[in-house]
Amino acid sequence: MGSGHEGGAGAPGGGEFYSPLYNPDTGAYRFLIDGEWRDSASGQLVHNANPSKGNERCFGFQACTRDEVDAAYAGAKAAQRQWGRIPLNKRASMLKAAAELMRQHHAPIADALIREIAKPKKDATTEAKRSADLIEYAAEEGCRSLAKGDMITSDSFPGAERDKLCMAHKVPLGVVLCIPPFNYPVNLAVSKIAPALIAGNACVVKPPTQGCVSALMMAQCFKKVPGIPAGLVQVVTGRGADIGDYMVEHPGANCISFTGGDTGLAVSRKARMVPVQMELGGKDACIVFPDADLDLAATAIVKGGFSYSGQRCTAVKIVVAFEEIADALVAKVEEKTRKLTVGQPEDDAQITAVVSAASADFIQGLVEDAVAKGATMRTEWRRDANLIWPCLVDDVTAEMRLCWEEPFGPVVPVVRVGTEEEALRYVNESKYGLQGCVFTRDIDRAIGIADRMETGTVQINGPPARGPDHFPFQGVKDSGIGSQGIVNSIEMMTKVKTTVINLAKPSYATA
Ligand SMILES: NC(=O)c1ccc[n+]([C@@H]2O[C@H](COP(=O)([O-])OP(=O)(O)OC[C@H]3O[C@@H](n4cnc5c(N)ncnc54)[C@H](O)[C@@H]3O)[C@@H](O)[C@H]2O)c1
Repeated sequence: MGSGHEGGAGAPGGGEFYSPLYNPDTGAYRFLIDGEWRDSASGQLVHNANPSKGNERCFGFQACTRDEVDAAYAGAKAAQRQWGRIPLNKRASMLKAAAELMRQHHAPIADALIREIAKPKKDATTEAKRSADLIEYAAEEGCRSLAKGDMITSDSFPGAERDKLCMAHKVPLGVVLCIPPFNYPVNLAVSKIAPALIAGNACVVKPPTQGCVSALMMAQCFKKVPGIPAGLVQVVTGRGADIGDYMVEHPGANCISFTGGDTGLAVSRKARMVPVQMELGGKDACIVFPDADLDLAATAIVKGGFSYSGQRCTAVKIVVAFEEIADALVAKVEEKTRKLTVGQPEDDAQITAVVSAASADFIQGLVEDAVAKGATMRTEWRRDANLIWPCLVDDVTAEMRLCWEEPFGPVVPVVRVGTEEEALRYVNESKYGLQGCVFTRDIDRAIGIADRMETGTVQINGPPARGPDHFPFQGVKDSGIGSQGIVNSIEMMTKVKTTVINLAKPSYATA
């Protein structure tokens, strides 16, 4: 690895495939516009930090200007006009080729994920490969579903004859602005880009600061496919706080697909009159009934709560345990929590540093508030810079911030309840409504409470999860608007167009 004179982590691995992304003279990564990797006219760089190396400088990348944002939208619009004229089956083949390139060149992407966001090695590799699978599935799904439309006849309306035939079909929206969060900068970029492209749209992507280089590498896998028009996937880099509003309010954006935290609430208010898909924060509850399989529930809580150090939108963020089984459940969760490995992402530790010092401070503040108000620590509090040891906090109550706020770190709070009504309070009084899960052997009870939980999804006898990626995925309340998942995203990224054939005289089909 070259170091680059800006002191960052330097040039990408992967030889010639990724080398155009990096400028050795500036020691920084370029942005992607109209099929070219370029340095910004601003002459300014943004640097991200390596969370597991004391937040030392990691990668440098371009702070793009407003003119470059304008150019990205203009180029994407031109590319969309070419792309939209390519037959669906050929678009699907090109997306499959991009998926194949991502599989072949996944290792440098995984390496960047390890450095930029401290993702454990195995999970980083899975993210790159799962993204390739997602692209391929979207290509196949779109190739089938987008070929179909409706033919509606006029004679079903009162008084009408069968003299009008209406063909309703799905057409692209135009340019989709894709804004992914730091925790899955590749997968949650691809979950927007692949449905957008198969539906005939172009994309302008704004990657997160932490995760920016992984996302740039992902874009190279689309750019390198022969036949994909230059400008179809544009990647504009810079701090969200500097260029985000300009990109969101831009007249060139015909659709916005955003995943992130509360920033998304402001983004949805700023969006012009275009379709928006918002996937925001969550406070997923895990309700464990007295008749539950406690081993199954404990395994799900530890996996759901601590995978990627709790930095997942669908992490278990509060356990709601019935009094009768709470002691036994917490003991099982504690035992499993103590076995989690803590350390470096390169070594594939299960718990790695959280994304920033600010995030670690926020998490610590939540735990300190809970302890000051009477919560019981079942594991010792331990922190070294951004690295926080997995933390199980029992006897949490509604007065504590930890009960309602999203830690986005390796902290699992437990509240104890006596009734179903009380359990539901911790779900339905939350400002979030992403997912929730219920553990019970009684299917009637499970369905009964699932129907009353104000969340986008309820998992029965399993932890909250986004995948498989073709399932519908959505939040209610402050957790989002619109439904994602490959099938729903393709649908959302199209608009209905109708063409009506007016016959000179009514015509009725006879047998
Ligand atoms: N519901 C889901 O599917 C889902 C999935 C993953 C993460 N998340 C949520 O994401 C959050 C963590 O991710 P994060 O810290 O990257 O979120 P964030 O909201 O801070 O940032 C998300 C993205 O928005 C960009 N951004 C910042 N300011 C902007 C602006 N003014 N206009 C446009 N874009 C702007 C950022 O650069 C980043 O790319 C958590 O709250 C988590 O629950 C939700």
